[in-house]
Amino acid sequence: MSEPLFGARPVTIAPGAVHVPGWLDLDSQRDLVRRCREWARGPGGMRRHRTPRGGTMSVRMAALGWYWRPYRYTREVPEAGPVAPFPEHLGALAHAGVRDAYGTNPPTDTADYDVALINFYDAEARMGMHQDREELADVPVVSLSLGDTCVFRFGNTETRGRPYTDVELRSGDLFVFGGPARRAYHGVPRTRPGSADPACGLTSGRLNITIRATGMS
Ligand SMILES: O=C(O)CCC(=O)C(=O)O
Ligand SMILES: [Fe+2]
Repeated sequence: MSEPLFGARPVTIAPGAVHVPGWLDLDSQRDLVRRCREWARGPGGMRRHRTPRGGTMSVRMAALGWYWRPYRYTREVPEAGPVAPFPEHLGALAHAGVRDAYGTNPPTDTADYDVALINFYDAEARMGMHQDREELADVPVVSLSLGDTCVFRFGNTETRGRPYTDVELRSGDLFVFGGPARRAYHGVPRTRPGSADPACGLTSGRLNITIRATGMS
């Protein structure tokens, strides 16, 4: 795949949380959309998970490397067998994302990254405020956006409520949260249906690729 746009300007949203608009060029976006379509056909497909309280998530998810569902990781996809492997190039992309967001050599290794979630949002889908906290490792989370723009709400480590900052994530944007922001609550209160440039390869909905290090073996 082609190189990310290393010239894109990082914007610090909170200490440790950095937004890099336009990080991926259109070729890279199209390439990732194509890969997401393949991953979506993997073991178990794209699933809407049930939550322990009896709800169903509106986002459809697939996983690579480790299977995630509320709220734990396993190596098996229920009723579908072993989870698909974590692609090396997503680890390299995450590593490059951390470097470009923080402007330093990442404190972490490419090899730390071992799980990616592929999230698909249709026009109605959203994601409630939550922490990414099933991981044992304190490695920054790297998030890539494709397709429709969304409102990404980035909050604090104490509560689901204010203070938070709403950021528009567009196709090709990178968002990294680590260090003091690693356990901050965040969510997607809405997407903006029809906002994507069809040249990104996705004509409807939003894809998010979230790359993390579980710290598990
Ligand atoms: O879709 C997004 O941008 C956020 C996804 C997310 O927070 C997650 O998968 O844990
Ligand atoms: Fe999250």
